[in-house]
Amino acid sequence: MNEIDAKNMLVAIRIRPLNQKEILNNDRSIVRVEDNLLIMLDMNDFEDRKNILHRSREKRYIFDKIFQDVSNEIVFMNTVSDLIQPALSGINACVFAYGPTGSGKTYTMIGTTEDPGIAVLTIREMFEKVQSDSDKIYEIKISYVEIYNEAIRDLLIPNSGYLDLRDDPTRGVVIAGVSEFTAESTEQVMSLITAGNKRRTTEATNANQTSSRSHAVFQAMISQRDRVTNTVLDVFQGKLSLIDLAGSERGNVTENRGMRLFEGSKINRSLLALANCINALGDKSKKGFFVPYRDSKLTRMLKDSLGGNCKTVMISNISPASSQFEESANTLKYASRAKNIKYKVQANKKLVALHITEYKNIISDLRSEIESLKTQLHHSPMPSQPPSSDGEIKCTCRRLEEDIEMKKLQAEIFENFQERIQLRRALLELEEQNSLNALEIKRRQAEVLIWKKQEELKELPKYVEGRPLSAVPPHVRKQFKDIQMLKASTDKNTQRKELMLQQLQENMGRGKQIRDSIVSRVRLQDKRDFLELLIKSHILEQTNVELELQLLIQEKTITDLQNLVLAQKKLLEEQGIDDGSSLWNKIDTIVPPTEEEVEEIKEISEEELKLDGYDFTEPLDEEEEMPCEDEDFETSELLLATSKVSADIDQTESPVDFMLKGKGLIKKQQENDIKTKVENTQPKPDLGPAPGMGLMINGKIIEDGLSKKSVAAKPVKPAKKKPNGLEVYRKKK
Ligand SMILES: Nc1ncnc2c1ncn2[C@@H]1O[C@H](COP(=O)(O)OP(=O)(O)OP(=O)(O)O)[C@@H](O)[C@H]1O
Repeated sequence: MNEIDAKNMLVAIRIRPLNQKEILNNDRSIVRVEDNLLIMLDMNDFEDRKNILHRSREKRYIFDKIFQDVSNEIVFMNTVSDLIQPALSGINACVFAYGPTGSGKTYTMIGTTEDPGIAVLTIREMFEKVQSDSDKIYEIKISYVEIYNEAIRDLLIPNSGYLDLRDDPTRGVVIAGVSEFTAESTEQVMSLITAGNKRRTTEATNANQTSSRSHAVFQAMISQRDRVTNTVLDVFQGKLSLIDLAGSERGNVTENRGMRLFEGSKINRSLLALANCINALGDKSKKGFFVPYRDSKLTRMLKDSLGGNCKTVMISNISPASSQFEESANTLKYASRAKNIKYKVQANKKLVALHITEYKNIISDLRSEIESLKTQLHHSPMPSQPPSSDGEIKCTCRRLEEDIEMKKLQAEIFENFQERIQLRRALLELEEQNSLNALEIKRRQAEVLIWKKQEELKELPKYVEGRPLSAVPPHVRKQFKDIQMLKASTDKNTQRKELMLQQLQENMGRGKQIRDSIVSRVRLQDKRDFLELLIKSHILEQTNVELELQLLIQEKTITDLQNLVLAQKKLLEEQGIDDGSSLWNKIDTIVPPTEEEVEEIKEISEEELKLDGYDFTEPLDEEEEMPCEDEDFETSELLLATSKVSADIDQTESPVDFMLKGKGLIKKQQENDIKTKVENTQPKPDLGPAPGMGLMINGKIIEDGLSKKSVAAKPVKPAKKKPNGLEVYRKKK
């Protein structure tokens, strides 16, 4: 099974009953539900009886599901129940409860003994399905963490330390070092959740007696395979995440002070980051806009679930009370945005025999290098004690001071390093987004060009230069509009990049200051060695991260290209141009051009496309927008390589030639990818750093960053390119 499906995120609203406090306050319910329609009366209209008939200020929203006065079981049956089978078949699924404090998120997710919540019902159904499937072998691992004040803590381990997020090339974002329990029964999982909940940080606030101060993330990692032996095994790995978000805070509602207010600001930072991601993903006009997942731990963890390969359900909780009008209105606004988020799921099928690649060997080499450095750090001898008793007291005091100072230093170095990694990753993602935008623009330009050519062949072409945009058919006008949007997003992303580069400079400056202060802050030689080792381990880790990222990008490119080949073959067949097979064979005759020919081929420019003959400011009618079919391409980025082809498309060539060129490019690109992969998997001379020298990767020395400037690992050598960055091919004469 390798299902690909593009759907909107399912957004449900749950309205809790008025609570005791609201009833005592004479709060009124301002929410009405009619099937999928939610009407929220304006509080002012409600209080002013004369205006009650004047309904213009009412807010009306349509959602996939709206629940009021129903049990958790009904909510579960209508939302999450459908995610369980896919998760067991290797598809990622995520449910998150969103809403202001006291609105019923924990009640929905965990529930009570009488009304068990979604987590409980999910686990129960998951095990029922596993037990009734005798053809498959399942392994389910459970983890449960909370994000509290931007720090991740394991809820399944008492007094756990802080955990960090890591970008794993095969599993996506993972929590490094989190405990994973192999679960065999519903009861076992339930007792883990109950124990975890007791460790969760909750406090009484003015708005909720047991307010959850953290985001709780429960994850079930499921692997499934056929109950067959002695064959190459196909393993499907799915991840089901259930997330109970902390409530959004408003000082005047919760009347929080001190620590509560500080927590509130951190919670809001995560929720603000979440809102920004939802905004960027759900706003059609933000096509190609960089999604700031890295702005908080929460959004980094949700990256998969919001924008990627995951079936996601958002349950937004609200109170019906008039006093909660503003909170409810904000929640509904974001929930409406989230309705536009599309996800595209694909089973995470891994062929075990091919699972371990040479790239992963390099990464694991680096990891073990870091581990051995950490062990060295751990066993690094402390300074010897001077013998005299008087001097002993002085020395002990000095050591205590130095210990404190050293801990401070370590924390500063760690924070500085973490910030740098996040900035670097964000910068790379931003650049990738802009490259994709450029390719998407070119793809659309090529489509406009094909349409123009078809028009020119007609007796009475609709396309005449200088005619109003309304003379152009809606699907072509949409391409124009998209080009505009993508360009605007690219500009905004570039501005953001400038800002990030500035932040990176500042971060690096701070890092240098911290390193320079080591000598004056820590005098004992062995402690200096200790810190130097710590810094080296960070640099190795950074290099590791860079390699992981390169791998991610390469894997993605290969998948996109494979998808494109299939799409183009299908297109050829659908258009009846060919049954696919004979054209397929001709592709082999396409060879790269000579150097002189490369010079002759010019990149297609907007002027050539004559896009400026049209009035772009003229708005498209709503009904003329044709988002449905095209949205599929939006998320799949399937036509990545077609876009490359569009850059060197010849005005005189037919769409068939155009497709042929695409096929040649793909073939070449795949060869290059394989070649590059092989080149990079050759054994490297030395991966271990000489003391004070640094690390060697791909023949490059990555310096230790203490005495000399750090050098990032060089990206894998790209295929030969034209000056404009695009590859060109010609037909063999
Ligand atoms: N659907 C419901 N039916 C009955 N009681 C409910 C319902 N939803 C919430 N409540 C009650 O409302 C109170 C607040 O709910 P809950 O703790 O789930 O809110 P929350 O959104 O998780 O708040 P916070 O963000 O502060 O943790 C609880 O006493 C809970 O029992």
